Amino acid sequence: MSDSTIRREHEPPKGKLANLRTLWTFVKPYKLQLVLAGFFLLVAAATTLVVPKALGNIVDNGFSNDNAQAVNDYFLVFVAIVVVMAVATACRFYFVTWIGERVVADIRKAVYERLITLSPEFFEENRPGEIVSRLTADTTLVQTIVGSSVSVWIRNFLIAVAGTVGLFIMSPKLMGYIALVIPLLLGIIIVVGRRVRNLSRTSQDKVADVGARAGESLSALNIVQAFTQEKTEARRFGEQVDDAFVAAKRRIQVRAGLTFIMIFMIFSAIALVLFEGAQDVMTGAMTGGEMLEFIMLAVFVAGAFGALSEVYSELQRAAGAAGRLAELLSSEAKIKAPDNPRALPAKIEGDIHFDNVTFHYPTKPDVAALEGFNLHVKAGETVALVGPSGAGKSTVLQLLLRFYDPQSGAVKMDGVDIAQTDPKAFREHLAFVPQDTIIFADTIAENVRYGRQDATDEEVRQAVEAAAATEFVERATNGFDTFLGERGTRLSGGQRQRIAIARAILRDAPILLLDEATSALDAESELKVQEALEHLMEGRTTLVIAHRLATVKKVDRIIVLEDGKIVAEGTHDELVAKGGLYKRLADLQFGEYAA
Ligand SMILES: Nc1ncnc2c1ncn2[C@@H]1O[C@H](COP(=O)(O)OP(=O)(O)OP(=O)(O)O)[C@@H](O)[C@H]1O
Repeated sequence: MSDSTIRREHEPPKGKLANLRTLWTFVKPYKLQLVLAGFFLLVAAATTLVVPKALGNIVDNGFSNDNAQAVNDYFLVFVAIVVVMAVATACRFYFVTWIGERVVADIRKAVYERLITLSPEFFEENRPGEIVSRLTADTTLVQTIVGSSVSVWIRNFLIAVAGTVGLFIMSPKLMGYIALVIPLLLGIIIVVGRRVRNLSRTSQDKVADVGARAGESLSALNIVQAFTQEKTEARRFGEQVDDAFVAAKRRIQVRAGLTFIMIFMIFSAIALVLFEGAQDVMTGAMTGGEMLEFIMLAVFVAGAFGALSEVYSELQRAAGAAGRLAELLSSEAKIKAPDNPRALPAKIEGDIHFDNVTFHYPTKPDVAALEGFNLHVKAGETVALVGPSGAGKSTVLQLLLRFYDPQSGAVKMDGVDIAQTDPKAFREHLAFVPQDTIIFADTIAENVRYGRQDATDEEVRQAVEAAAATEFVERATNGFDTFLGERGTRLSGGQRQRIAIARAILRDAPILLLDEATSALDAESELKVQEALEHLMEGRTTLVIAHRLATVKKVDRIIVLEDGKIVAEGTHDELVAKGGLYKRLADLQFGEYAA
């Protein structure tokens, strides 16, 4: 068994730097766009810094009649600077946002490709709702980093640093006042920013809870309404929404406080500088234009520092999201191919052997779902598993499908331990009809084709025919092209089951696993499907779970399970003659026949 560990929801994500490194691996391939974005960013920042100078020159020289040509030149230079700034800013926006969108699309694909290979165990420990929110909400947050925050940060950083230097050169005295405020602001940003980051993580977790709760209740709406639990559900949902609001409120309170301090301090400093500057202009130490230039630059620099604080907390929020995505990307499937997987023969015989298997579900480590379980199903044999609910019947199929590996013992196919094979290659040889039929929001034909993607239309039609489903398919509005709606809610239970059977028929695999495959059928369709299944079972190894013993009377061998152990086996008649659990079950189901 793989010893990879899955990170739990409550574990904090990795450090911030490591998170950004994950993002970098996604950004790296787009070097051309990065270079262009960087170039336009530099040009835009540089022109922004030149604007105050150009305006200052206009004020000092542009309003005089002495040299009309020079006046025009000053204005022309200003317009040229503005044009360059506009073009550079637009191009920077395009390339940076392009990188953000592209990277997020790539991350979404990578995360999904990882998720789809993970073992069922992962989704027992992590709610699918929460995972979906990571795929959508967290990636959107990451998009803000890559597609805007980083560029905003760099731009403002350049403006802040270069502007500060410029201000010092222009008037060390005035800059001195500003310099007093900046370290104070930086200290506040760092301390408060850390708090905002923690609060936003809590807030995002709460929102994920809300989504999960709504998803759960809405997908089981008929149960909620049948048990008239609408009010209870609405109340519970309301409580979680309020929790999420309270968490968000805490975050925005801190951020609002931060905003207040920033604005107040920055503008107080500006007022002070203005006051002092006005004195200098009056004494002639500075021209009016220089004063304007200084003030404008100071406003730009202050704006840049303000933006830096804003972006800093945004970056932190997104770093949390990147951390969670990195976790998903590094989650390892517990069930995977070993380094040197053993190849199965090209043509599988279908001999199945459970060799002294003991298995506990990971979420229930104290109770063995199967214990010392030995079962040998010969190639081509049909074996039924019966027993009370919770006896371990479905577990046998789960292990055979290799959704889990047993803690001890081995499941072998044609003598090869399936834990040593590549699960994908191995599952090619299985066709599975589960207890709860899964129908995808697609057409009937595509739902059946899920069994084998390269099947022709004719093969799909034959599979549907063999599953006794042709009649209802033909009656459907658009025949095979009828759209089945989310989760197949437009079909009856029996119709859904026949689609699932058609899917398994189309798969044409040597091993057939049926979990209560005919439970939702009416007597007439059951007879038809039973015939189809019997035909299908010929020459294949079949394991069938049945609650209704009538469906398994004809099988080669019946295994009676109780509490994860085999308590009896034989044909129907032998088991009835033997008495015990099977006879009790048979008596309950068709008393007079078994008696
Ligand atoms: N995913 C799971 N996680 C934890 N425990 C599980 C899981 N699936 C089944 N179990 C437990 O394992 C035991 C065997 O369950 P299993 O589903 O194999 O029984 P079953 O015979 O198929 O029952 P049923 O006829 O009701 O489907 C039960 O105690 C059940 O609660």
